[in-house]
Amino acid sequence: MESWLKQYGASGLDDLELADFSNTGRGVRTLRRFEEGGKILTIPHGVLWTVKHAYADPVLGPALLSARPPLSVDDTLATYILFVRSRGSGYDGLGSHVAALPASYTSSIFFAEAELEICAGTSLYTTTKQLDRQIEADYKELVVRLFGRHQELFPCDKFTIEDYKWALCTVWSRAMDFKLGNGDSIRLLAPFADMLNHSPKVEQCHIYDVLSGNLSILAGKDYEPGDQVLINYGPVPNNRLLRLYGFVVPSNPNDSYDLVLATHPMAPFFEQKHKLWVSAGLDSTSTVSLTLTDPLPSSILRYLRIQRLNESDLAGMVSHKSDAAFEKVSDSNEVEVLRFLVESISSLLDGFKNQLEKLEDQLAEGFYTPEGNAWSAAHVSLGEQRVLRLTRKTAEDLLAAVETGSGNKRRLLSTPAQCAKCKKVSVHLMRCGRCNEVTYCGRACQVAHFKEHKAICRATAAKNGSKKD
Ligand SMILES: C[S@@+](CC[C@H](N)C(=O)[O-])C[C@H]1O[C@@H](n2cnc3c(N)ncnc32)[C@H](O)[C@@H]1O
Repeated sequence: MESWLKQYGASGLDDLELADFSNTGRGVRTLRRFEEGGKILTIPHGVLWTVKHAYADPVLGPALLSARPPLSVDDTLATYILFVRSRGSGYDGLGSHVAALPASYTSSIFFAEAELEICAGTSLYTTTKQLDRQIEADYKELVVRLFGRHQELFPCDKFTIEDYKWALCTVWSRAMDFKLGNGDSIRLLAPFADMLNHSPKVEQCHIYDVLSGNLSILAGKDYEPGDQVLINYGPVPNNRLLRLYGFVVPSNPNDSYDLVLATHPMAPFFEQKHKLWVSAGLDSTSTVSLTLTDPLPSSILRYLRIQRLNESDLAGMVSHKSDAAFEKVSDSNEVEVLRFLVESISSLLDGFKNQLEKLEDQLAEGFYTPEGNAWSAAHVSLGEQRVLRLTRKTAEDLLAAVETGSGNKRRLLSTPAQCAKCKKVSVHLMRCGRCNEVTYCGRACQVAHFKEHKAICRATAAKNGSKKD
């Protein structure tokens, strides 16, 4: 592969070599020093895998052009890779790159059922199941639109659904995306540059020159001879890393949970609310990313405020021409929204097969083989639960503030009482004897909640003049 690349004008290859690294697997080692910002490698335009090059191929291009509707970018690149892999001759250069690709991947779509079950409850679990169905449907369509119509180019034994999944994962785990000046974007695979592993500790340092069409790698930090050269794949959460790349970063600061907000079209005042969602920059089904840095994005409150509007709220909004619920609509609407949010997040958390504390213990005890599929799934579940717990805590704090600010309307609003720990709704709850504010379904939950509740309990008791300590 390297001699083919050099022949096409690649530079920097003499100072680099492929090597195995204990933490990342195969990657690229530098044989010389580099200062941060220095150019390490350039892969010329002519050898890149792009949609344009696939269409320009004299054999593959006409077949792609005949497909109606045209293939997606990922399907085009995946087909291009499979096509080159299936050819005996005529594609020695690209073929040498294909020969260097991994034989298998650890994306979540390849997990055994028991491995995936470890992260049951996560958005990754749901997405992976959906992807399995989607891939099957897409493959069937590809057979009808392309493979089946040109069997001489796409022999069925080399274009099976397993081959298609392998090629898709090749694209997902190795493609780089760049924005072009005109607002378009380009997705490409760069031979050899696609051997670089990810580190969140280096700056983003892969660049695409729009004029030449070449792909270059700069040093994301200072390197000494023998160091692994790394690039940054971006601020990717573990659920996405595992789905696309097949690995996770423990305690990933970019972890997130994609919360889907939806309302049934038969719900009261749906049409009016739909207009309000749109004017608030949302839709009646909106997916919002919860993150560790922004666990409760304002768009969630905006959505739920509109969803919970009653007839008189709606009439008021129309007469005051206020239309987007950027601000609190009323204390009662806000309390309803926040209570609903706390309850919904609690039930999402209850839906996780393995609870956070259990996973933390298992990972600390070495229960899962490090870097294995089950270990990665456990990290995804841990990350999503951490985000959701933070979201719930933020909503609970906001709820407490609204209730306090509105003269403690909690009891006036007469929603059912809940256990402060497990969130069980019941009429048989015991109240905390010191602050008299929170309720529990039993002693076990009160003890379990004590660490979290201690500070606020003391402060509330002091404010209320309780003598107990
Ligand atoms: C662009 S390729 C990098 C080269 C790849 N290691 C190879 O041998 O072909 C991306 C893949 O490398 C692996 N990888 C990259 N960064 C990693 C990291 N920080 N930890 C573990 N695996 C990593 C993952 O398997 C990922 O799907």
